[in-house]
Amino acid sequence: MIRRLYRLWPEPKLLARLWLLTGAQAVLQGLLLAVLVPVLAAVIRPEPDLAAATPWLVLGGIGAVAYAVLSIIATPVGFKAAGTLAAQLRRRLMRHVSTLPLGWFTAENKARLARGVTADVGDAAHLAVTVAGPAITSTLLPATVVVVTFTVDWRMALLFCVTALVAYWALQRAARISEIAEIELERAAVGVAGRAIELGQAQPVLRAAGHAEGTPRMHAALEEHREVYREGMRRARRPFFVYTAVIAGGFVAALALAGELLLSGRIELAGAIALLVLAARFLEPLGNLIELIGALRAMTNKIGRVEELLAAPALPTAADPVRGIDAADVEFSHVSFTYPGGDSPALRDVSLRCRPGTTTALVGSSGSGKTTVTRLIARFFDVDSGQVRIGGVDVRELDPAALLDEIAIVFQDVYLFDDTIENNLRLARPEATWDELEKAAGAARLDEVIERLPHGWQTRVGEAGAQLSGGERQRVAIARAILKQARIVLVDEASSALDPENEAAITQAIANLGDDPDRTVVVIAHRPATLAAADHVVSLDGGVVIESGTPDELLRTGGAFARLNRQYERARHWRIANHG
Ligand SMILES: Nc1ncnc2c1ncn2[C@@H]1O[C@H](COP(=O)(O)OP(=O)(O)OP(=O)(O)O)[C@@H](O)[C@H]1O
Repeated sequence: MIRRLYRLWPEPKLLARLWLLTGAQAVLQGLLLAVLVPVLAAVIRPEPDLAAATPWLVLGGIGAVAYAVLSIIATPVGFKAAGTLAAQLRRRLMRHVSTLPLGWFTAENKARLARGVTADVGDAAHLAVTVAGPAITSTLLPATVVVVTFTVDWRMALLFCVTALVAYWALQRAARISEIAEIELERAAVGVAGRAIELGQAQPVLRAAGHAEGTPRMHAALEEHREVYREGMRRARRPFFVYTAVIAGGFVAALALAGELLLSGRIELAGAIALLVLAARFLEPLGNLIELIGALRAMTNKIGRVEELLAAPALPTAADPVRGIDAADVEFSHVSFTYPGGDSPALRDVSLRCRPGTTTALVGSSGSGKTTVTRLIARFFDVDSGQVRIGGVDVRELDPAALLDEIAIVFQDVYLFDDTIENNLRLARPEATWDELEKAAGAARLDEVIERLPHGWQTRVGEAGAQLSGGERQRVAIARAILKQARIVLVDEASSALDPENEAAITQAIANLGDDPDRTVVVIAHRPATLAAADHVVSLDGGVVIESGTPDELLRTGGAFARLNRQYERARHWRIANHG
């Protein structure tokens, strides 16, 4: 465990210092007990010999001062450690996450990351201080006491060793049993939660049937879960009792042994008292270990989750990556790709080319592979076979930062920060001048939105941009792409219905993006106007390119694109007729 914690932390010095201080305190505590033996021997006798006790008392005093100094040093280290350790581990996690392929960021992984960065890291750091420290004390102090006891009476020391072995066995058993109990409890808790949801969801039906508090079957199921819970709790309690009994048994045995040694005259009264004091100091911290076992397991689980996040494989980088490209040509050459865990290829033998100064529209039914094409351009994932080249360079050979510098992505659902419009745009290029900001806003047709807003550029857009409509948020994203001067812009056009003003503005903004002769625009198109304005159309079906050419050419051929275009048109007229 200690080794795992040590490996986990990027700068383990603080952790090492903390544990060393804790360990030193524990050993010192044990050694101070050694001083007690000659002092008791000098004092507890018919004629106490204070002179013999004095040097030991002085030594004990020095030890006590050293202990106090260690405590004074250790306390602020401990206070500071949890916060510093959490910050260090968070930084390590964030650094690692920034090297992961964007494809890793699924909803599930994002939730794991959020939990990892907030709860798990914080709790693991807190536990590393509040649990690992006492666990070290509870192990090192008894170990030192055993060594000290050997200098007093080897029989008692052996008894301590046997007690420690039995306690270790009981502790292992307790850990195993409570782990199983915890798994069952977790399962029971999930089951109960499931039934509670069921109860909530089925309320209308249950109320109509006069069973608002659940059917007898539901009650029986809840009762069954309660029983599992009770049984789990009972089983988890048993090993705790066993452990406590081992410790208590150890003390009774120590008492009996000390009594026997005293009565048989093999030790003096002072020795017997010293042995009992040692027994108490040996058993008390050992007994505390059982209290720590639950927290130690919780720490193991949390550490396991953080380790899992850190084990996610980073994007492989070339030994000598290319740091820049000349032109923003995008080219797919016989690309095939299956998503991790997917059972069939999302793209098969796809070849296409998008040139600077042009707009390529990707079309096809849902699941045909349009989004996958854009994800592979931005290297969210690496291809299984074939090549994705940008400016003639395989994206795997490009420096990941340089690649992302060239690309701007306009998602369907644009995320904005709860900040002003200006700051949301500046995210793309913090040093942009006002002139550049205004030009970008104009080209993205965002200027007219800003004019309407109560505080213009300084209007806050609310949590996730909630103050703006979906179409307006897309205009912000397009303005960001322009401001970033990205030479490749990937747009996933909003597929949901937009009001006519937003629809026209976005079509215009996408067209404006394509006006730059150095820029390559790839758009997942859902609107006839965008399709008509595209220079090139690539039509996909089942992960395969089924046709490509200019919109006019494809319309004339009367193939899949022409059919899709007719569908889009029909849907548009239907919408207009319904709105009108
Ligand atoms: N993250 C993923 N993991 C596994 N399979 C995926 C993933 N994303 C997409 N797929 C699968 O890959 C195939 C292509 O999906 P893709 O999202 O590229 O299609 P699309 O044409 O963009 O569809 P839509 O218009 O609905 O967004 C589909 O079969 C889809 O189920």
